Amino acid sequence: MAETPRLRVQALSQIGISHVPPQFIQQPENRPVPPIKSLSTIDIPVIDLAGIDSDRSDEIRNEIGRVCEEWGAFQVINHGVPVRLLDDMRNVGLTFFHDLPMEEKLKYACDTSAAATEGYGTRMLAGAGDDAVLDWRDYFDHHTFPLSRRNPSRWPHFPPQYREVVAEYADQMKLLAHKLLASISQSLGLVASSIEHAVAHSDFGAITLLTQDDVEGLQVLKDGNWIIVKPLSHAIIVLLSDQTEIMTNGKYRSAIHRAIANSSKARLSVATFHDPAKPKIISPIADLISESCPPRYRAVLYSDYVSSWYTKGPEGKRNIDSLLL
Ligand SMILES: O=C(O)CCC(=O)C(=O)O
Ligand SMILES: [Fe+2]
Repeated sequence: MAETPRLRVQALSQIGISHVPPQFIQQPENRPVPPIKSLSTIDIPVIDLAGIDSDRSDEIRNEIGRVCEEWGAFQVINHGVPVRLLDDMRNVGLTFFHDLPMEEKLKYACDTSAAATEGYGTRMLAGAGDDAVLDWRDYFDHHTFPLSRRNPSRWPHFPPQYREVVAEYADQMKLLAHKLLASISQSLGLVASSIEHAVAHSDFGAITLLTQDDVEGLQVLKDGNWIIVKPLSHAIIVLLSDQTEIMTNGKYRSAIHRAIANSSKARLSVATFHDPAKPKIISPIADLISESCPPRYRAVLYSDYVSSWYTKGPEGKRNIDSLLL
């Protein structure tokens, strides 16, 4: 069943409503506490990847290890992804959302009766029932890897270069994820392919790579404070996700994060999720386990983890906490 246009956040904001519809209103405990700006003078770390394959590799790896332990989130610059491609991705995304009429966009609507389907949507938590609070945003979800799941004919045909840009962007994000996961493994004294092998042959997992435009909104929880991730031109934001926390036996933590809406300016972010294959069992990597360092998480079938996420929702850490031994 396709979603109704009424539910599109963009349509709601364009008709100039004066009140946010009730299904988008968060419970008081989940609302940002004002002032949402300058909660702290700390910024999330920025790591310069220039030289990662040569002269600065040890130094960069150590730095990545430190921030994975302390933050689970960082921005990278000189990451090797062409700046032109980052601009193109943002432009095709903005053009689709802003310039395509709603009835055209709805031709790509996702099937809301199933979880995680590809396409244009608003409602993410398919299994969560009608009382679930919805995020104040619309999205377009693409499946890009493994290549057997990539079907660009389901992606927008407007602007004309949209599909080509998304395909190139996905390829580049995969390369960068590979490079980062190798460094993250090595920073724990493991061989470079450890996390990748622990996840899957086809589609390795465990991190999210995110680019945002120049509108602030993304925040990361650090020591009880929400830290704003300042938009930094052409940087890529790296968020460790729950699979990395499990595989590293909690040495590296996944980043709790959220995005804040504002009443004056639309914000675009492009998130790339590197997830394990559904039949994969995720557990702490054996080389990190010893008598003095026992496993802290139960093994979990990744598809069960995903189902739990889609029914309970992503809030906080409650999904991963249920695996703690
Ligand atoms: O809007 C953002 O930048 C955050 C997006 C995000 O965290 C997600 O899609 O999982
Ligand atoms: Fe997220």
